Amino acid sequence: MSRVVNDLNNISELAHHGPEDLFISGILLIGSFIIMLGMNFKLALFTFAMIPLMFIFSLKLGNRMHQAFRDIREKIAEVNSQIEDSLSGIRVVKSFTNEELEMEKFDYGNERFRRSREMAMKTMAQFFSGINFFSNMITLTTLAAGGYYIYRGQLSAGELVAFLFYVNMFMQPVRRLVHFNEQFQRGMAGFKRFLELLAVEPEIKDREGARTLKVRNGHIEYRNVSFSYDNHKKVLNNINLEVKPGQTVAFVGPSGAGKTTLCNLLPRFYEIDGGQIFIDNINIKDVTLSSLRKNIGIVQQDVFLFNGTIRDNIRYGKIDASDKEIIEAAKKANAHEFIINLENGYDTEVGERGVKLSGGQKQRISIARSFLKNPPILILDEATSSLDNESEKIVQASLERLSRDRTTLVIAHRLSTIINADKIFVLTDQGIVEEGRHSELIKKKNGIYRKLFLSQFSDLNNMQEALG
Ligand SMILES: Nc1ncnc2c1ncn2[C@@H]1O[C@H](COP(=O)(O)OP(=O)(O)OP(=O)(O)O)[C@@H](O)[C@H]1O
Repeated sequence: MSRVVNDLNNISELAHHGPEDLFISGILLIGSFIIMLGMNFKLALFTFAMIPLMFIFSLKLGNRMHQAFRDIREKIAEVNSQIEDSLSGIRVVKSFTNEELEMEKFDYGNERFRRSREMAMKTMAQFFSGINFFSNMITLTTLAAGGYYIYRGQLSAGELVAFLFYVNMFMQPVRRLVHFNEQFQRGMAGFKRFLELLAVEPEIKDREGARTLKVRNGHIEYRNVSFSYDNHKKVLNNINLEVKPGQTVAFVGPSGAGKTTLCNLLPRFYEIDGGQIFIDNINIKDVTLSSLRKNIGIVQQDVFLFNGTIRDNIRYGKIDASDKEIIEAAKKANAHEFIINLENGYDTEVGERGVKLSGGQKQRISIARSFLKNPPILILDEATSSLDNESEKIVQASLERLSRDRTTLVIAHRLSTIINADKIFVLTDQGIVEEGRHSELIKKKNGIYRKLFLSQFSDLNNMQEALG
């Protein structure tokens, strides 16, 4: 980005001083051109013979320079994104002791950047030495032709010296224009890239005339919904389901069946290929994205906390929340106790610059955020699957409190957490193959849910604990 800003500065510099420079250069160019023609027409023709060649050369190399500068921008963007990737995954890198591999990846990107920079420098060097060659050739041609005319007695030595003075005067603006062209190409390469980035349209946007969604009941319906990530293999095919207001429904099934995908379609993180999704009988495509997403809260397994205090992180759920509301939300999320036991309480810094919180503590902060947001619809995406038993129980209790009086979709791996769900959907690559309450599904001989459940609670003690 800083490069783009640099390029924009270059362009604005050119835009500020360019017109005056160009004007003065133009006057000098035309003036010396007319004087030289008037002084000695034939000699002037010899002098100007090289100009078209120089012009063609400048255009050709200018284009090549433009490409080279563009290539530099692309390569440095690749290097930057690679560095960002390695740094954000630094834990994984260290745990697999793959620092060497990351260094190699960086070296590879850096080498590509170095080569494209080298190419640009080479082209620039060719450009400037070519321009120097042409301007020297112009002087040389003038000298040779002038010498010939002196020999023939058609020109005096004094006239040749004066003529050379005008050639020099003529070449000055030409050099200036060439320099301007180089600056312009460099600036334009970055500027065009900047425009390209600005022109990228978000894939999912509001339909014209989209209205604001106000969820009254929280009724959800998927009608013949189909979806694929890359238009090849369908992840979801003709899915039909209904969630009544205030119900908690769970999605279970083998890994990769599409549980997360199905839930991600509700806030329109992806656009469906076919069918419709309704909230309170309103097609989600007919409402604004922001109003849709304001009505949906998501608690995920990977909680992202921003650098800042715990208070700031909870407030993220409702930017204008008062301290009282924040504490209230933290209490509901079972987070208040551990927060006040931290040295700086709600003002404790978290993230890179602050304390490291446990997975369960982060979860509870994220749940407090959702309490503040207070959405009528909730998606809980494997929110407790990475926690230990003790933590899971505390988080589970706050999640249950959070989902009270809200329509809740749960993606669960631990089936013990969804035994009380109003409805369980079993999703496989064949679509929804079973649906019903736990007590119904567990009775189905050869049922997939029953198999999944029994495989998780193979020993009786486990099952008894799960069933409370
Ligand atoms: N962003 C993506 N781009 C392309 N394919 C994806 C993407 N996310 C998921 N998939 C694919 O879509 C399919 C369904 O994935 P999804 O994560 O919805 O399954 P899941 O049932 O939630 O799995 P799990 O229980 O392992 O989380 C998988 O085959 C997966 O590889």
